[in-house]
Amino acid sequence: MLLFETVREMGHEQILFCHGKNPDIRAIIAIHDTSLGPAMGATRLFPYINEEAALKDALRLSRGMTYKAACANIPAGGGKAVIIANPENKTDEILRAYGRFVNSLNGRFITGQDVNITPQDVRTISQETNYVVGVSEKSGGPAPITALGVFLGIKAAVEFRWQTQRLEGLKVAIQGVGNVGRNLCRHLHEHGIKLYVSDVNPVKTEDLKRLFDATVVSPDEIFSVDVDIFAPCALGGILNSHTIPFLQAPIIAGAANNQLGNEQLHSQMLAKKGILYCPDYVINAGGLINVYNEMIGYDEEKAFKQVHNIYHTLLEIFNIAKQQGITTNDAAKRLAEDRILNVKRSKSKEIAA
Ligand SMILES: NC(=O)C1=CN([C@@H]2O[C@H](COP(=O)(O)OP(=O)(O)OC[C@H]3O[C@@H](n4cnc5c(N)ncnc54)[C@H](O)[C@@H]3O)[C@@H](O)[C@H]2O)C=CC1
Ligand SMILES: O=C(O)C(=O)Cc1c[nH]c2ccccc12
Repeated sequence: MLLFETVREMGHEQILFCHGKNPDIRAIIAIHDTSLGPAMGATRLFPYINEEAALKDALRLSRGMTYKAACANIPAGGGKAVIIANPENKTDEILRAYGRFVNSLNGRFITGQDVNITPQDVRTISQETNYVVGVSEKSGGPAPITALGVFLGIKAAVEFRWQTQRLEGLKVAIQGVGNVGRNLCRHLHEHGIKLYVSDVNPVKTEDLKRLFDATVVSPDEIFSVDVDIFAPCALGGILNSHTIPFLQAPIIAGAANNQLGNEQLHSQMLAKKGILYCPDYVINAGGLINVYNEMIGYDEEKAFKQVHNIYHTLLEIFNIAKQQGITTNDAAKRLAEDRILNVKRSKSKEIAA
């Protein structure tokens, strides 16, 4: 990978390669853009197949956070960190060493819990730094509010696609029923939606069969179920040249980050198939909204209102895409970049004045 060329193209400000000898730790902190505020993004721990895969994940996820904050009108920038490790080898020493790296940035990067990091792990990291959020009992953690945002996004997509507010009788396939997926199932079931669920961990799907009368399908089958909406709530990269030909759902609306394998290529493939894609960083902003509010002093009403804006923002994006003949992904990107540019302009005017 041509490092500076990639970073220039993607627009990152700073990438930190954190290495510790004792304990052995390898982590990458990617700071994409801090025009709107300090870079915010949770930390992921993952046994990446190689360092390039880890770097790519950090670069894409952090840029996604910049767009996420801008589209959600949250005054934060975009960042993300990955710790390259097997979850089985996770120790408090590794987490604390990582916490010291975060602390060395003095608040330029604020982080929390992502894949393979537990609330307890965040508390361990917080022994070394105050720049972590998302563990307050008060706000109930980010997953339930993320799920609410996805549910509201589904409502917006259904309304735009079929000009109806009626959800009853629709069929939704949910890939991955972890923290977010499970909460999303509850909202959908309460609105009379038929659920098809899949998870690599069978214990998680069994529960949903019993609670919500969900039909369990295998991880391979979830792409091709004949449903109205496909909700990816597991890992990224699942919308690609292998899976898109199998998709039956006219709407894609889920919580997973980086759903598109290749942003340009696969967003266009979806548009050509007539599929309405809800850009991941718009529909899954509930988590960021929640932790941001927790950071500034939790006000439930305010957080709730901001999450409801996901519905309006998505409708705006669908309309921009339709009017300008571009993909919903490009429309979201334009909205985010315009907002960042506006803030930058007004800041430079303030300095001039
Ligand atoms: N938790 C939050 O507030 C937010 C989460 N996200 C994203 O949403 C996604 C889900 O997040 P969480 O629910 O918190 O994670 P989680 O780890 O609790 O749930 C993910 C689930 O997906 C399952 N899974 C993994 N690979 C699968 C496959 N190939 N097929 C079917 N199931 C599979 C796992 O077994 C697990 O149950 C992640 O991509 C995360 O980055 C994005 C924004 C906020
Ligand atoms: O939406 C994402 O991908 C996030 O990283 C959101 C998020 C969850 N917990 C956090 C803690 C600090 C900064 C962002 C998050």
